[in-house]
Amino acid sequence: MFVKAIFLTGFMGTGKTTIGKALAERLKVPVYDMDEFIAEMTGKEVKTIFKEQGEEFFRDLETKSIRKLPLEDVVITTGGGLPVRTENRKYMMENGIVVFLHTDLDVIFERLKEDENRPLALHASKEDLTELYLSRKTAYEDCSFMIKTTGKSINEVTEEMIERLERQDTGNTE
Ligand SMILES: Nc1ncnc2c1ncn2[C@@H]1O[C@H](COP(=O)(O)OP(=O)(O)OP(=O)(O)O)[C@@H](O)[C@H]1O
Ligand SMILES: O=C(O)C1=C[C@@H](O)[C@@H](O)[C@H](O)C1
Ligand SMILES: [Mg+2]
Repeated sequence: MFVKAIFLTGFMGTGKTTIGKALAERLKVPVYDMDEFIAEMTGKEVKTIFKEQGEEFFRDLETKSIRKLPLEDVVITTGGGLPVRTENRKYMMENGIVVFLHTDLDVIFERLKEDENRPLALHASKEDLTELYLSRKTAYEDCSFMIKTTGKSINEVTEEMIERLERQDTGNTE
């Protein structure tokens, strides 16, 4: 299968990092996780950057970092807030296939509630997370296609994505 850059987007906890790794393994291409890339580049964890330099500083780092990554034969898993900036969405759509992972908020809430690594989810109520998700919904929907993950295993989501990518490849959309 021909592979250009495959960007995985979606809200926190939808499985971008996990599924991106599985997908890259299946396609035998490298994977870059943007949160991990930024942590390596700065020598700081994402939550520390948020705490010490603030969210806008982190958003600027994201916008710069995505432009440093390779764009051929690669899977790139984005941070949950990266698509909010129009320039980032434009960059992804112009340079690859953008796959939006959609997961029901009830499932996301259960996954995130005990995780200390996501500063925007830490101490957030379900209402707070819903509001944040809704404020980003149209940005996520600006994608090549969406995959619904609720009730599916990591393996099932990965296989469904490969099928969709193959159809995308042949131009056969449904
Ligand atoms: N389909 C799935 N079924 C069960 N658990 C899953 C599934 N997808 C992801 N998970 C689990 O959910 C958690 C969050 O996944 P992951 O870190 O990949 O999300 P993310 O989208 O990268 O989040 P972030 O935007 O915060 O980086 C992990 O513990 C992962 O194992
Ligand atoms: O949704 C978000 O805004 C975030 C998601 C994570 O991937 C990290 O990029 C960070 O915790 C912010
Ligand atoms: Mg991630």
